[in-house]
Amino acid sequence: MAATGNNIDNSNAKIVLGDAGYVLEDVPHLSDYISDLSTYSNPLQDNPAYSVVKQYFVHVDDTVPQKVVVHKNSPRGIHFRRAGPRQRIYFKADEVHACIVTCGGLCPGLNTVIRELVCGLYNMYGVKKVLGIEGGYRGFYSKNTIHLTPKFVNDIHKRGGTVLGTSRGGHDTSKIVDSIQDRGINQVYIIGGDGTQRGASAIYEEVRRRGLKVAVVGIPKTIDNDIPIIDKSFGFDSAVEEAQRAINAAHVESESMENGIGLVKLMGRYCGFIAMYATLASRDVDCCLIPESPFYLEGPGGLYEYISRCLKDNGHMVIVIAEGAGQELLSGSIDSDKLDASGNKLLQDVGLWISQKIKDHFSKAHKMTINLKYIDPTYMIRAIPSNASDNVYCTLLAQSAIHGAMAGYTGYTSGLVNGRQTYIPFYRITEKQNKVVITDRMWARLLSSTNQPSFLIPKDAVAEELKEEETTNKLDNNNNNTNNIEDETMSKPSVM
Ligand SMILES: Nc1ncnc2c1ncn2[C@@H]1O[C@H](COP(=O)(O)OP(=O)(O)O)[C@@H](O)[C@H]1O
Ligand SMILES: O=P(O)(O)OC[C@H]1O[C@](O)(COP(=O)(O)O)[C@@H](O)[C@@H]1O
Ligand SMILES: [Mg+2]
Repeated sequence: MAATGNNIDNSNAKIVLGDAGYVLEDVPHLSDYISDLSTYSNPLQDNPAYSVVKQYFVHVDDTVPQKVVVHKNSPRGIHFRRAGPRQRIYFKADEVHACIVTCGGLCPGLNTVIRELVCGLYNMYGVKKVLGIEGGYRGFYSKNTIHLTPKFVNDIHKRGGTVLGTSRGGHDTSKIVDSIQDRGINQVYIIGGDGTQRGASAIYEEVRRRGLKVAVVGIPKTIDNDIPIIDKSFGFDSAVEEAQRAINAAHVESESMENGIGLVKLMGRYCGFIAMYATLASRDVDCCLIPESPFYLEGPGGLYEYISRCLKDNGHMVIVIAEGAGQELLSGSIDSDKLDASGNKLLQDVGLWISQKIKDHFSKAHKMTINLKYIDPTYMIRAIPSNASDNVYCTLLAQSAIHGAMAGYTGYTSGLVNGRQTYIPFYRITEKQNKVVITDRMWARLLSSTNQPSFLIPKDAVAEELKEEETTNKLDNNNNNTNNIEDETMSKPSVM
């Protein structure tokens, strides 16, 4: 990383240092690689809706801290640029040709984001050319496009899924950028998860290499909540809420029968946020199993022993399992190296597997009939429309994304950090995945709410502590040495 005075700049990072350990991880701007760009006054200043708002425009120096819990002598730490409308913009309305694409798995709220991008571009900035790319990244070069208007998108937020369609795989950077260039597109809004944001980053790099005046903007989507830095992703609340219906059903079923067990599988390929929050919300769950907390079945402190105890004490129990939990236990028995078109691991059905294991164990070892009902609501949850709070969140995300692009920023993901809308450079979003930290307070709250075993044998607990210590040391180094920027979110849960 090359440093020039107070500024450090390369194609990956644009870092500005300030007083008392202040670090701004800034996002790229079109003017970084194109000279003599014209600017225009923001039409919002003449918009009657905003004309009465004092200080409507975001100050050029406004930034948002990544870490809000600080000590008296802590350095000020990492900050991100605050999102919002700027006084000067870099595109005239009739010059903008925007496009929107959705990629990866479904998530509640995709249609709301599409709707608000279209309406925001039309109503706030007077943009009339907005193109929908069908079927994910491959749609740029192999599918039809849709002309999106406020009329077309008017009702779509009431529907689940994405009106544009989506896909995995098919990311061909040069074909995509050729298509952007051929169609004269100059604002690209890309809605998707970690894989999608990696793809968006590659598109931004290629656009920049070709010197194009094209703003490339990511909007983070993930039902799993596995995107780092941001407080939480849209659709997550809706998913947790919808999961309650499955958990309630599991509870009713289990209560109604002798030795009843209700088992619910929830999404979460590499992380257990939905399972953890759905469990905390429900109070009916006796055991929550997530990928971050390995568990075992046999012996003291194991799952079978805990099930026996619950059945003896209460006559029934409810288990919630994230789809990525216990995969290491299954992998011994089944071939598990398959990947999907995007290179994500294809998981075995841990719900079916564990149901069978529990039934077999209790019939063999205890000569006991277990009434186990397995509910897999995963795709039903993913396909719902977003709830009210997610709808508001999607609206703010979409509007923030637009303001940034109009102001000439590019190569960023729009995201909520400590309750404020920000612009985060792509590399920070893609460098790692967000996970439940099992040595954190949130997981402890869950354990104390379910009373389940921690499944940590003392050896594991020490290892976890060492891992945590290592992270803390990294954070300390990070605070002292801004050239070594690591992720601070490791030690904080992303959803509070
Ligand atoms: N490293 C990468 N570089 C470029 N494109 C990628 C990369 N990883 C994933 N993609 C593309 O992003 C899209 C969505 O990725 P996927 O992992 O399926 O979903 P999500 O974005 O929800 O994580 C796919 O079209 C995939 O080809
Ligand atoms: O069957 P599909 O469509 O590949 O999706 C399954 C995966 O999609 C998810 O819902 C979300 O994953 P992405 O964020 O990568 O889209 C995972 O929880 C799940 O494992
Ligand atoms: Mg993903």
